[in-house]
Amino acid sequence: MRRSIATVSLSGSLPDKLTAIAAAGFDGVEIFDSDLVTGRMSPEEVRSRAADLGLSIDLYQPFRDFEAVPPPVLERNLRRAEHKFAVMQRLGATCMLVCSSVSPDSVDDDALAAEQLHTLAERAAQHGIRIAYEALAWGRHVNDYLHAWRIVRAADHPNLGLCLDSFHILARDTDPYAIETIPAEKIFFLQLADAPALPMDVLYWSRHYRCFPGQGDLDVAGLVGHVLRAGYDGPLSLEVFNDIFRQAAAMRTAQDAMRSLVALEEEVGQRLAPESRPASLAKAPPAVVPSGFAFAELAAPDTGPLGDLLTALGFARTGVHTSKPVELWEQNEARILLNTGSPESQDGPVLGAIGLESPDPAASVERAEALLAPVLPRTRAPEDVPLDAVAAPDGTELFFCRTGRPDHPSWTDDFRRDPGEAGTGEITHIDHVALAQPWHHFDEASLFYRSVLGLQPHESLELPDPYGLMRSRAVSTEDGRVRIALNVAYVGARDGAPDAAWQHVALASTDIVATVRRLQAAGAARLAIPDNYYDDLEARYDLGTERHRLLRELGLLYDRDEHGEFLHFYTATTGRVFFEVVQRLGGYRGYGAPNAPVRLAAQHAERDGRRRGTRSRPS
Ligand SMILES: O=C(O)c1ccc(O)c(O)c1
Ligand SMILES: [Mg+2]
Repeated sequence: MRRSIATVSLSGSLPDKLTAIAAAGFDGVEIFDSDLVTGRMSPEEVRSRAADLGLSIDLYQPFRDFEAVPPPVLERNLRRAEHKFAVMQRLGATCMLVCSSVSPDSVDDDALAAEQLHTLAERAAQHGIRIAYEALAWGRHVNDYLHAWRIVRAADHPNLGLCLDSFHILARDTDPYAIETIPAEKIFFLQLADAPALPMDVLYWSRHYRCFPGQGDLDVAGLVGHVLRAGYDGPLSLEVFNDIFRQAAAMRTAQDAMRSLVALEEEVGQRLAPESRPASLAKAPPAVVPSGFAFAELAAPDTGPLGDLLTALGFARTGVHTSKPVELWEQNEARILLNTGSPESQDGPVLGAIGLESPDPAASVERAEALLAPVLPRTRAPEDVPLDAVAAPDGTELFFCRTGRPDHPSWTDDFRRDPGEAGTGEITHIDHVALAQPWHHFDEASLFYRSVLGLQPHESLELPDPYGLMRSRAVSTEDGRVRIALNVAYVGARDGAPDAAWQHVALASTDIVATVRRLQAAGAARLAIPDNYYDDLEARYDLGTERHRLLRELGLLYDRDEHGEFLHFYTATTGRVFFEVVQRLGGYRGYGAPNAPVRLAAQHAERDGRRRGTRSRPS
């Protein structure tokens, strides 16, 4: 299908927007009136720039507050329309969006609206222009697509049809099924946007929180299915008003938008019966769902402090890479790489890469490429095992691995083995990793993990931090073998200090009490949890005197859900990185989110203590 996007969805000047839209591979654009009016390019220049970039101008929009008005107002509105028709002719645009009126001048009279829209369509026809009438969800008298359709049908002009916009339809919970009753030739245009479920005024919601399909909670794919079943074969056009996208780099947002459309078309194709599925819907090779973590790679200036911490946790160094300054540390199936060759780690350790176990690494890469994930150049010596990686939106490298399987070379073969054995303590594997997301790429990240890796996004949470709010959303496989927590810190730069962009690796322990005691014996610092937390825990849960005493004594945090219980603790932070140790009892599915505010407060206290030159008391 043809793919379009409205210029209002991106940041920057009109020429920059067009460049970004073409670079992302779109076929066409909707020119937003204010992008033209506020810019220096003449309509003719915009027309030729778009043509040079291979973009068609599919829509000019919006034209506001036209219909159902008293005669003098109608005259003014028609005059306004004639001016815009002239601009459209210079642009080479042949479809104009008219959104339902919000003006107090308009009256609740469908017959009058139909008559005046007929007049407008007749004038438009003289310029070879068609009018697509859109019901805004907050229109004064017309706010529902079926109402708009009744008016368009009554107006009965070949140059008048509908613009359907997924946001306006789904935001009002209107039943999209009836779209299938509208004749295809009357659906002039289809605009697509998603939005997170937020209980707020619909105009404010639309103007600030729209996002690309797959990034919110609306069933955009279901709606597109109805429109295609109606026989629509025009462009699928993204129209997103979003405060964050307005500030982010246009090139990147356009790519994110294209990924969203490819994933959307795939989902629509899967949900449509073969007879109503257009052949031109994008088909990508299927997502290859990862089956576990192969490793987490920490870049550090030196291995000393992290090596000591890993030893205290029960890991042992088992090998050194044959061609790079990278050490392999293992405990059962938990593997940590320490990379001392990375320039990113000037300020201390960072989590730079994650290895994911893939049933078919080559297929994982094909999927990633089809969804516009940046595939990273291989930087390996000729004798190294081939290992493919893509860059996640926050820059983390994701490697597709097959560890120790006979059917595929294993990345572990690139390590010269140490004489010692892997650690055999209570830590069995990586439970999850938590990655700090740049605030303006949060929606992009959840769509990336969902579409590229087939992970399922969970609820988006807002967690209080002493200096702001942390937004957090987990993505995971169905079986929980891969869990990634995406955190965005809206923590202000206090006193010029950088954001609290902490990242962590959570290790699963089968006996967290033994792991704590192991750390205590080694004298390794843990994050100190305040006594008040334990008083509150006793108020919230009755776990028995002995258990409460043990949690307090060992500095363990506790949570539970309907499936089971969760025990966890955190190490002190080095650089941007810390470890969490977790024990899931029963089928607990969460991440201990209710305890995150306690952790964040404790980490700020620890960091402030370090800055003042005093060390916070290790527990
Ligand atoms: O928010 C608006 O005014 C507006 C304008 C044009 C559209 O197509 C739309 O969906 C919303
Ligand atoms: Mg719209």
